[in-house]
Amino acid sequence: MAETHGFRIEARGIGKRFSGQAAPTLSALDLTIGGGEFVSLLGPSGCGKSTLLRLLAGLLRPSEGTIRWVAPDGSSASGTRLPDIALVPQEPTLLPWKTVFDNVSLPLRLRGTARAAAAPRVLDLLRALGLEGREKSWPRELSGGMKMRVSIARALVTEPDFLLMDEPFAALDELTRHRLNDDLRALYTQRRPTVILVTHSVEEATFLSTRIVALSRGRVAWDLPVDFGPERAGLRDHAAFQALRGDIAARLRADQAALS
Ligand SMILES: Nc1ncnc2c1ncn2[C@@H]1O[C@H](COP(=O)(O)OP(=O)(O)OP(=O)(O)O)[C@@H](O)[C@H]1O
Repeated sequence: MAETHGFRIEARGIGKRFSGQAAPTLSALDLTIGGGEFVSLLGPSGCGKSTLLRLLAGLLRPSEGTIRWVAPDGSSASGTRLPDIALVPQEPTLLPWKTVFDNVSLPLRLRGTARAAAAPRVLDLLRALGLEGREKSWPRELSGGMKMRVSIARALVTEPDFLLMDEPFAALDELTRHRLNDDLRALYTQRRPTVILVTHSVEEATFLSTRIVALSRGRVAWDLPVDFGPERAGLRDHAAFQALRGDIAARLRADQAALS
């Protein structure tokens, strides 16, 4: 991670129209995300959050505009200096014929790292995500929350510069979601990847993020810093947290009302 850490991503004039669409999903969207930020993307269903995430991940090409990865010295990334991007999908998509250890170590093995050399990092991540002792389990033996932890560990094992997450906790109960939010926040504080999270949960976005970006009508509707600092244990009970959460929910309701 050291060589490419600190990259920012610059999206300029992004438009995306899928074939057969009357109106484009995204149009003239500008967004810059700096290295080390934790940005949550919010907005009404269908406003293009997942589309933007897939564009940033390089899984889709924009119909218009450019997406650039910019190094701290201002040069554009290219060739072997492209930042390392990991995507955590909504479904954990683990390989059922591989153990937890082998699922998590897979990205390292694909890069040629020997099993024994991969082990310390894999075990360290499993410990950090509350999966200690589960290395030899099979995916079918795990709960939904555990599978999602394994999926996050697998995404983090290469120490990516960019961690892109598409509603990873949507299918989980509230308690599990809180626990995973706590774990994700701790991992972010320790390792400082740039995180871009698509979510419908205002509480999750407020708790986790350093910045919230809302989309509406195919572009950025508003963009708000979240200044709670790095230590967020117990934050959910604070009046300032609840006030910001209420303010964000009100903004989203206003965006939704403007659409109808
Ligand atoms: N591959 C595709 N082909 C055609 N249309 C698509 C495709 N992917 C997305 N769309 C359309 O683009 C629009 C935005 O979809 P997208 O999934 O990005 O929204 P979203 O904000 O993530 O929604 P949600 O919050 O419901 O997940 C929708 O109208 C959707 O039907």
